[in-house]
Amino acid sequence: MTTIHVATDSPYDVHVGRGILVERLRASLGGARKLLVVHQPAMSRIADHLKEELGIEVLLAEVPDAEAAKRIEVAQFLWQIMGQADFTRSDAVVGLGGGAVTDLAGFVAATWLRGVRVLQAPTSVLGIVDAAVGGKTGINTEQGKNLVGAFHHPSTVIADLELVDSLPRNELLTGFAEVVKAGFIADPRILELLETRLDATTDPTTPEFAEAIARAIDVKAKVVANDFREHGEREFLNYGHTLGHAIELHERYRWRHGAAVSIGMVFAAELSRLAGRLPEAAVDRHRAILGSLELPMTYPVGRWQSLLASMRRDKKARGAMLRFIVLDDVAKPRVLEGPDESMLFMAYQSLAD
Ligand SMILES: NC(=O)c1ccc[n+]([C@@H]2O[C@H](COP(=O)([O-])OP(=O)(O)OC[C@H]3O[C@@H](n4cnc5c(N)ncnc54)[C@H](O)[C@@H]3O)[C@@H](O)[C@H]2O)c1
Ligand SMILES: O=C(O)C(=O)C[C@@H](O)[C@H](O)[C@H](O)COP(=O)(O)O
Ligand SMILES: [Zn+2]
Repeated sequence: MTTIHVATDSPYDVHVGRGILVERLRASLGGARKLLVVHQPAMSRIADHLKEELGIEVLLAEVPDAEAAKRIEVAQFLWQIMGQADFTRSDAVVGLGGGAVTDLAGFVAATWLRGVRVLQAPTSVLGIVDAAVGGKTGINTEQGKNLVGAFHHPSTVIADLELVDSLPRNELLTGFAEVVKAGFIADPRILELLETRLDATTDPTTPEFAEAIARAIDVKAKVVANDFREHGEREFLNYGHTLGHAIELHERYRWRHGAAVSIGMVFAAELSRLAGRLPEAAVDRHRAILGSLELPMTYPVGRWQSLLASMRRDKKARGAMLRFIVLDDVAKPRVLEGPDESMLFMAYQSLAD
Protein backbone atom coordinates (compact mmCIF):
# COMPACT_ATOMS: atom_id res chain seq x y z
CA MET A 1 0.00 0.00 0.00
CA THR A 2 1.18 3.53 -0.85
CA THR A 3 0.21 6.38 1.45
CA ILE A 4 0.35 10.02 0.42
CA HIS A 5 -0.02 12.57 3.19
CA VAL A 6 -2.05 15.72 2.51
CA ALA A 7 -0.60 18.33 4.85
CA THR A 8 -3.52 20.75 5.14
CA ASP A 9 -4.67 22.44 8.37
CA SER A 10 -6.82 19.32 8.77
CA PRO A 11 -4.35 16.70 7.53
CA TYR A 12 -5.29 13.30 6.14
CA ASP A 13 -3.86 10.41 4.16
CA VAL A 14 -4.60 9.02 0.73
CA HIS A 15 -4.15 5.23 0.78
CA VAL A 16 -3.69 3.41 -2.52
CA GLY A 17 -3.50 -0.38 -2.64
CA ARG A 18 -5.28 -3.61 -3.47
CA GLY A 19 -7.93 -5.12 -1.19
CA ILE A 20 -7.63 -2.34 1.39
CA LEU A 21 -11.17 -0.93 1.53
CA VAL A 22 -12.72 -2.75 4.49
CA GLU A 23 -9.60 -2.73 6.64
CA ARG A 24 -8.88 1.00 6.02
CA LEU A 25 -12.51 1.98 6.55
CA ARG A 26 -12.59 0.07 9.85
CA ALA A 27 -9.44 1.89 10.90
CA SER A 28 -10.98 5.25 10.02
CA LEU A 29 -14.38 5.03 11.70
CA GLY A 30 -13.24 7.32 14.50
CA GLY A 31 -16.13 6.59 16.84
CA ALA A 32 -18.90 6.81 14.22
CA ARG A 33 -22.06 4.98 15.21
CA LYS A 34 -23.53 5.17 11.73
CA LEU A 35 -22.18 5.39 8.21
CA LEU A 36 -24.03 6.60 5.15
CA VAL A 37 -22.48 4.90 2.13
CA VAL A 38 -23.34 6.88 -1.00
CA HIS A 39 -22.62 4.79 -4.07
CA GLN A 40 -23.14 4.43 -7.80
CA PRO A 41 -25.16 1.52 -9.21
CA ALA A 42 -21.90 -0.15 -10.34
CA MET A 43 -20.77 -0.34 -6.70
CA SER A 44 -23.90 -1.90 -5.17
CA ARG A 45 -22.27 -5.29 -4.53
CA ILE A 46 -19.34 -3.64 -2.76
CA ALA A 47 -21.72 -1.46 -0.74
CA ASP A 48 -23.64 -4.58 0.38
CA HIS A 49 -20.32 -6.14 1.38
CA LEU A 50 -19.46 -3.09 3.52
CA LYS A 51 -22.81 -3.36 5.29
CA GLU A 52 -22.01 -6.95 6.23
CA GLU A 53 -18.38 -6.41 7.17
CA LEU A 54 -18.05 -3.10 9.01
CA GLY A 55 -19.77 -4.10 12.22
CA ILE A 56 -21.64 -0.81 12.71
CA GLU A 57 -24.94 0.50 11.35
CA VAL A 58 -24.49 1.16 7.62
CA LEU A 59 -27.11 3.02 5.62
CA LEU A 60 -26.82 2.43 1.88
CA ALA A 61 -27.84 5.10 -0.61
CA GLU A 62 -27.61 4.23 -4.29
CA VAL A 63 -27.65 7.37 -6.41
CA PRO A 64 -28.06 7.83 -10.19
CA ASP A 65 -24.99 7.20 -12.28
CA ALA A 66 -22.47 9.85 -13.31
CA GLU A 67 -23.48 13.54 -13.46
CA ALA A 68 -27.14 12.71 -12.83
CA ALA A 69 -26.07 12.29 -9.19
CA LYS A 70 -24.72 15.83 -8.89
CA ARG A 71 -28.16 17.44 -8.57
CA ILE A 72 -29.90 19.20 -5.71
CA GLU A 73 -32.72 16.62 -5.78
CA VAL A 74 -30.23 13.85 -5.06
CA ALA A 75 -28.60 15.84 -2.25
CA GLN A 76 -32.07 16.39 -0.84
CA PHE A 77 -32.73 12.62 -0.97
CA LEU A 78 -29.55 12.01 1.05
CA TRP A 79 -30.35 14.75 3.61
CA GLN A 80 -33.72 13.05 4.07
CA ILE A 81 -32.10 9.67 4.75
CA MET A 82 -29.76 11.28 7.28
CA GLY A 83 -32.59 13.11 9.00
CA GLN A 84 -34.72 10.00 9.27
CA ALA A 85 -31.76 8.07 10.70
CA ASP A 86 -30.94 10.72 13.36
CA PHE A 87 -27.52 11.10 11.79
CA THR A 88 -25.34 13.13 14.20
CA ARG A 89 -22.02 14.95 14.01
CA SER A 90 -20.14 11.89 15.24
CA ASP A 91 -21.45 9.83 12.28
CA ALA A 92 -19.82 9.82 8.86
CA VAL A 93 -20.49 9.69 5.13
CA VAL A 94 -18.63 7.45 2.69
CA GLY A 95 -18.40 8.36 -1.02
CA LEU A 96 -17.98 5.10 -2.96
CA GLY A 97 -17.65 5.48 -6.73
CA GLY A 98 -16.30 7.84 -9.35
CA GLY A 99 -15.76 11.56 -9.00
CA ALA A 100 -19.44 12.35 -9.40
CA VAL A 101 -20.22 10.42 -6.22
CA THR A 102 -17.28 11.69 -4.21
CA ASP A 103 -18.29 15.29 -5.11
CA LEU A 104 -21.90 14.63 -4.08
CA ALA A 105 -21.05 12.72 -0.89
CA GLY A 106 -18.58 15.42 0.10
CA PHE A 107 -21.17 18.12 -0.48
CA VAL A 108 -23.81 16.36 1.59
CA ALA A 109 -21.27 15.79 4.37
CA ALA A 110 -20.20 19.45 4.23
CA THR A 111 -23.76 20.69 4.58
CA TRP A 112 -25.40 18.19 6.96
CA LEU A 113 -25.40 19.75 10.44
CA ARG A 114 -22.92 22.24 8.90
CA GLY A 115 -20.35 19.51 8.50
CA VAL A 116 -19.85 15.84 9.30
CA ARG A 117 -16.89 13.66 8.35
CA VAL A 118 -16.57 12.25 4.84
CA LEU A 119 -14.42 9.24 4.03
CA GLN A 120 -13.76 9.08 0.32
CA ALA A 121 -13.46 5.72 -1.45
CA PRO A 122 -12.91 6.60 -5.11
CA THR A 123 -13.23 3.78 -7.65
CA SER A 124 -12.36 5.51 -10.94
CA VAL A 125 -8.94 6.73 -12.06
CA LEU A 126 -10.26 10.27 -12.14
CA GLY A 127 -11.71 9.98 -8.65
CA ILE A 128 -8.47 8.56 -7.27
CA VAL A 129 -6.06 11.10 -8.75
CA ASP A 130 -8.22 14.17 -8.44
CA ALA A 131 -11.86 14.32 -7.30
CA ALA A 132 -11.57 12.51 -3.96
CA VAL A 133 -8.49 14.45 -2.90
CA GLY A 134 -8.49 18.10 -1.91
CA GLY A 135 -11.94 18.73 -0.45
CA LYS A 136 -13.69 20.51 -3.32
CA THR A 137 -17.24 19.22 -3.16
CA GLY A 138 -20.28 20.23 -5.14
CA ILE A 139 -23.21 19.76 -7.47
CA ASN A 140 -24.14 21.18 -10.87
CA THR A 141 -26.95 23.61 -11.71
CA GLU A 142 -28.69 24.35 -15.00
CA GLN A 143 -26.35 27.31 -15.39
CA GLY A 144 -23.07 25.53 -14.91
CA LYS A 145 -20.74 22.91 -13.53
CA ASN A 146 -20.09 22.72 -9.77
CA LEU A 147 -21.73 26.11 -9.24
CA VAL A 148 -22.93 25.10 -5.78
CA GLY A 149 -20.54 23.53 -3.32
CA ALA A 150 -18.26 23.80 -0.35
CA PHE A 151 -14.65 23.26 0.63
CA HIS A 152 -14.68 20.33 3.04
CA HIS A 153 -11.65 18.13 3.77
CA PRO A 154 -12.13 14.37 3.64
CA SER A 155 -10.96 12.64 6.81
CA THR A 156 -9.32 9.92 4.72
CA VAL A 157 -9.15 8.75 1.11
CA ILE A 158 -9.06 5.01 0.40
CA ALA A 159 -8.36 4.02 -3.19
CA ASP A 160 -8.75 0.26 -3.47
CA LEU A 161 -7.30 -0.66 -6.86
CA GLU A 162 -9.14 -4.03 -6.81
CA LEU A 163 -12.31 -2.02 -7.42
CA VAL A 164 -10.73 -0.34 -10.44
CA ASP A 165 -10.53 -3.77 -12.15
CA SER A 166 -14.20 -3.39 -13.16
CA LEU A 167 -13.75 0.14 -14.56
CA PRO A 168 -14.48 0.07 -18.31
CA ARG A 169 -11.46 0.90 -20.50
CA ASN A 170 -13.05 4.08 -21.91
CA GLU A 171 -13.69 5.37 -18.38
CA LEU A 172 -10.11 4.61 -17.41
CA LEU A 173 -8.83 6.57 -20.41
CA THR A 174 -11.07 9.60 -19.80
CA GLY A 175 -9.80 9.62 -16.21
CA PHE A 176 -6.27 9.90 -17.58
CA ALA A 177 -7.12 13.42 -18.78
CA GLU A 178 -6.56 14.62 -15.21
CA VAL A 179 -3.33 12.60 -14.97
CA VAL A 180 -2.13 14.36 -18.13
CA LYS A 181 -3.19 17.68 -16.58
CA ALA A 182 -1.03 16.97 -13.53
CA GLY A 183 1.83 16.20 -15.93
CA PHE A 184 1.53 19.44 -17.87
CA ILE A 185 1.09 21.73 -14.87
CA ALA A 186 3.64 20.15 -12.55
CA ASP A 187 5.24 16.79 -13.30
CA PRO A 188 6.75 16.08 -16.74
CA ARG A 189 7.73 12.54 -15.65
CA ILE A 190 4.02 11.63 -15.99
CA LEU A 191 4.12 12.79 -19.60
CA GLU A 192 7.29 10.77 -20.28
CA LEU A 193 5.66 7.64 -18.87
CA LEU A 194 2.70 8.07 -21.22
CA GLU A 195 4.92 8.87 -24.20
CA THR A 196 7.32 5.97 -23.74
CA ARG A 197 5.19 3.26 -22.08
CA LEU A 198 1.56 4.02 -22.89
CA ASP A 199 0.21 0.46 -22.62
CA ALA A 200 1.89 -0.25 -19.30
CA THR A 201 1.01 3.16 -17.86
CA THR A 202 -2.68 2.66 -18.59
CA ASP A 203 -2.73 -0.94 -17.29
CA PRO A 204 -3.82 -0.93 -13.60
CA THR A 205 -1.69 -4.00 -12.80
CA THR A 206 1.69 -2.43 -13.65
CA PRO A 207 4.28 -0.43 -11.69
CA GLU A 208 4.08 2.28 -14.40
CA PHE A 209 0.37 2.77 -13.68
CA ALA A 210 1.08 2.89 -9.94
CA GLU A 211 3.78 5.48 -10.50
CA ALA A 212 1.63 7.71 -12.73
CA ILE A 213 -1.28 7.57 -10.27
CA ALA A 214 0.90 8.27 -7.24
CA ARG A 215 2.58 11.19 -9.00
CA ALA A 216 -0.74 12.73 -10.01
CA ILE A 217 -2.08 12.40 -6.44
CA ASP A 218 1.12 13.94 -5.19
CA VAL A 219 0.73 16.96 -7.47
CA LYS A 220 -2.78 17.51 -6.16
CA ALA A 221 -1.82 16.87 -2.51
CA LYS A 222 0.96 19.46 -2.61
CA VAL A 223 -1.17 22.14 -4.24
CA VAL A 224 -4.13 21.76 -1.89
CA ALA A 225 -1.85 21.66 1.13
CA ASN A 226 -0.54 25.10 0.13
CA ASP A 227 -3.83 26.65 -0.98
CA PHE A 228 -6.92 24.77 0.17
CA ARG A 229 -9.41 27.58 -0.56
CA GLU A 230 -8.05 28.48 -3.99
CA HIS A 231 -6.69 31.94 -3.34
CA GLY A 232 -3.69 31.29 -5.56
CA GLU A 233 -1.88 28.25 -6.92
CA ARG A 234 -4.89 25.92 -6.59
CA GLU A 235 -6.26 27.65 -9.68
CA PHE A 236 -3.56 25.83 -11.67
CA LEU A 237 -5.52 22.58 -11.10
CA ASN A 238 -8.18 24.18 -13.28
CA TYR A 239 -5.98 23.92 -16.40
CA GLY A 240 -8.31 23.01 -19.29
CA HIS A 241 -11.42 23.42 -17.16
CA THR A 242 -12.68 26.86 -18.24
CA LEU A 243 -13.70 25.61 -21.66
CA GLY A 244 -14.09 22.03 -20.39
CA HIS A 245 -16.86 22.93 -17.96
CA ALA A 246 -18.61 25.04 -20.63
CA ILE A 247 -18.59 22.00 -22.93
CA GLU A 248 -20.03 19.80 -20.16
CA LEU A 249 -22.90 22.26 -19.73
CA HIS A 250 -23.39 22.50 -23.49
CA GLU A 251 -23.60 18.70 -23.63
CA ARG A 252 -26.15 18.76 -20.79
CA TYR A 253 -23.76 16.86 -18.51
CA ARG A 254 -23.90 13.75 -20.69
CA TRP A 255 -20.18 13.88 -21.49
CA ARG A 256 -17.50 12.60 -19.19
CA HIS A 257 -15.55 15.33 -17.39
CA GLY A 258 -12.21 14.00 -18.62
CA ALA A 259 -13.31 14.16 -22.25
CA ALA A 260 -14.36 17.80 -21.94
CA VAL A 261 -11.17 18.69 -20.05
CA SER A 262 -9.12 17.07 -22.83
CA ILE A 263 -10.57 19.54 -25.37
CA GLY A 264 -10.18 22.30 -22.80
CA MET A 265 -6.47 21.54 -22.38
CA VAL A 266 -5.83 21.74 -26.13
CA PHE A 267 -7.66 25.09 -26.11
CA ALA A 268 -5.61 26.33 -23.13
CA ALA A 269 -2.39 25.19 -24.81
CA GLU A 270 -3.31 27.02 -28.04
CA LEU A 271 -4.19 30.09 -25.99
CA SER A 272 -0.82 29.87 -24.24
CA ARG A 273 0.89 29.76 -27.65
CA LEU A 274 -1.12 32.72 -28.98
CA ALA A 275 -0.25 34.70 -25.86
CA GLY A 276 3.36 34.29 -26.93
CA ARG A 277 4.32 31.87 -24.18
CA LEU A 278 4.14 28.19 -25.00
CA PRO A 279 6.28 26.86 -27.88
CA GLU A 280 4.35 25.14 -30.66
CA ALA A 281 6.10 21.85 -29.89
CA ALA A 282 4.50 21.79 -26.44
CA VAL A 283 1.06 22.32 -28.00
CA ASP A 284 1.77 19.42 -30.35
CA ARG A 285 2.77 17.38 -27.31
CA HIS A 286 -0.70 17.93 -25.84
CA ARG A 287 -2.31 16.61 -29.02
CA ALA A 288 0.05 13.64 -29.24
CA ILE A 289 -0.52 12.49 -25.64
CA LEU A 290 -4.27 13.13 -25.49
CA GLY A 291 -4.66 11.52 -28.92
CA SER A 292 -2.75 8.43 -27.79
CA LEU A 293 -5.33 8.11 -24.97
CA GLU A 294 -8.14 8.35 -27.55
CA LEU A 295 -9.43 11.51 -25.92
CA PRO A 296 -11.36 14.10 -27.96
CA MET A 297 -9.56 17.27 -29.07
CA THR A 298 -12.02 18.97 -31.43
CA TYR A 299 -15.37 20.71 -31.06
CA PRO A 300 -17.76 22.42 -33.53
CA VAL A 301 -16.83 26.03 -34.35
CA GLY A 302 -20.47 27.19 -34.41
CA ARG A 303 -20.84 26.70 -30.64
CA TRP A 304 -18.40 29.44 -29.69
CA GLN A 305 -20.84 32.16 -28.58
CA SER A 306 -22.75 29.83 -26.30
CA LEU A 307 -19.53 28.45 -24.78
CA LEU A 308 -18.17 31.95 -24.24
CA ALA A 309 -21.35 32.91 -22.39
CA SER A 310 -20.98 29.85 -20.12
CA MET A 311 -17.32 30.60 -19.45
CA ARG A 312 -18.36 33.96 -17.96
CA ARG A 313 -19.76 31.97 -15.01
CA ASP A 314 -16.47 30.16 -14.43
CA LYS A 315 -15.31 30.47 -10.81
CA LYS A 316 -12.03 32.03 -11.86
CA ALA A 317 -13.82 34.96 -13.56
CA ARG A 318 -13.77 38.27 -11.69
CA GLY A 319 -16.60 40.56 -12.74
CA ALA A 320 -16.50 40.85 -16.52
CA MET A 321 -12.91 39.60 -16.68
CA LEU A 322 -12.31 36.04 -17.84
CA ARG A 323 -9.24 34.35 -16.43
CA PHE A 324 -7.56 31.24 -17.84
CA ILE A 325 -4.81 28.95 -16.69
CA VAL A 326 -2.12 28.85 -19.35
CA LEU A 327 1.42 27.49 -19.53
CA ASP A 328 4.65 29.40 -19.99
CA ASP A 329 6.19 25.97 -20.48
CA VAL A 330 5.61 22.45 -19.25
CA ALA A 331 5.31 22.62 -15.44
CA LYS A 332 5.13 26.43 -15.55
CA PRO A 333 1.45 27.34 -15.18
CA ARG A 334 0.20 30.87 -14.71
CA VAL A 335 -3.00 32.90 -14.89
CA LEU A 336 -3.86 34.82 -18.08
CA GLU A 337 -6.25 37.65 -17.24
CA GLY A 338 -8.74 39.21 -19.65
CA PRO A 339 -7.39 38.02 -23.00
CA ASP A 340 -8.95 39.63 -26.10
CA GLU A 341 -12.01 37.87 -27.39
CA SER A 342 -10.33 37.70 -30.79
CA MET A 343 -7.45 35.72 -29.29
CA LEU A 344 -9.86 33.40 -27.50
CA PHE A 345 -11.76 32.79 -30.73
CA MET A 346 -8.54 32.13 -32.61
CA ALA A 347 -7.55 29.52 -30.01
CA TYR A 348 -11.02 28.00 -30.27
CA GLN A 349 -10.86 27.86 -34.08
CA SER A 350 -7.84 25.61 -33.81
CA LEU A 351 -10.13 22.99 -32.23
CA ALA A 352 -12.17 22.66 -35.44
CA ASP A 353 -11.86 19.26 -37.08
N1 LIG B 1 -13.75 17.71 -6.48
C1 LIG B 1 -12.74 17.74 -7.33
O1 LIG B 1 -11.66 18.23 -7.02
C2 LIG B 1 -12.91 17.12 -8.67
C3 LIG B 1 -11.78 16.88 -9.46
C4 LIG B 1 -11.96 16.29 -10.70
C5 LIG B 1 -13.21 15.92 -11.12
N2 LIG B 1 -14.28 16.13 -10.34
C6 LIG B 1 -15.61 15.68 -10.74
O2 LIG B 1 -15.56 14.26 -10.90
C7 LIG B 1 -16.56 13.87 -11.83
C8 LIG B 1 -15.98 12.94 -12.84
O3 LIG B 1 -15.52 11.76 -12.21
P1 LIG B 1 -15.47 10.37 -13.00
O4 LIG B 1 -14.81 10.53 -14.30
O5 LIG B 1 -14.99 9.35 -12.05
O6 LIG B 1 -16.99 10.17 -13.39
P2 LIG B 1 -18.17 9.30 -12.76
O7 LIG B 1 -18.21 9.36 -11.31
O8 LIG B 1 -19.37 9.70 -13.52
O9 LIG B 1 -17.75 7.82 -13.18
C9 LIG B 1 -17.65 7.50 -14.54
C10 LIG B 1 -18.37 6.16 -14.82
O10 LIG B 1 -17.57 5.11 -14.31
C11 LIG B 1 -18.38 4.25 -13.50
N3 LIG B 1 -17.49 3.66 -12.50
C12 LIG B 1 -16.76 4.31 -11.55
N4 LIG B 1 -15.99 3.44 -10.91
C13 LIG B 1 -16.24 2.23 -11.45
C14 LIG B 1 -15.71 0.93 -11.24
N5 LIG B 1 -14.72 0.72 -10.37
N6 LIG B 1 -16.21 -0.09 -11.95
C15 LIG B 1 -17.18 0.11 -12.90
N7 LIG B 1 -17.69 1.32 -13.17
C16 LIG B 1 -17.22 2.36 -12.46
C17 LIG B 1 -19.45 5.15 -12.96
O11 LIG B 1 -20.57 4.40 -12.55
C18 LIG B 1 -19.74 6.04 -14.18
O12 LIG B 1 -20.61 5.38 -15.07
C19 LIG B 1 -17.10 15.15 -12.46
O13 LIG B 1 -18.33 15.47 -11.89
C20 LIG B 1 -16.06 16.18 -12.08
O14 LIG B 1 -16.60 17.47 -12.02
C21 LIG B 1 -14.15 16.72 -9.12
O1 LIG C 1 -9.22 20.66 -7.13
C1 LIG C 1 -9.26 21.65 -7.86
O2 LIG C 1 -9.07 22.79 -7.43
C2 LIG C 1 -9.54 21.51 -9.30
O3 LIG C 1 -9.73 22.48 -10.01
C3 LIG C 1 -9.56 20.11 -9.84
C4 LIG C 1 -10.43 19.94 -11.07
O4 LIG C 1 -9.91 18.81 -11.77
C5 LIG C 1 -11.88 19.61 -10.74
O5 LIG C 1 -12.57 19.27 -11.91
C6 LIG C 1 -12.65 20.61 -9.92
O6 LIG C 1 -13.88 20.07 -9.52
C7 LIG C 1 -12.96 21.87 -10.69
O7 LIG C 1 -13.37 22.81 -9.77
P1 LIG C 1 -14.17 24.11 -10.11
O8 LIG C 1 -13.87 24.97 -8.94
O9 LIG C 1 -13.67 24.65 -11.42
O10 LIG C 1 -15.59 23.72 -10.20
ZN1 LIG D 1 -11.30 18.23 -13.28
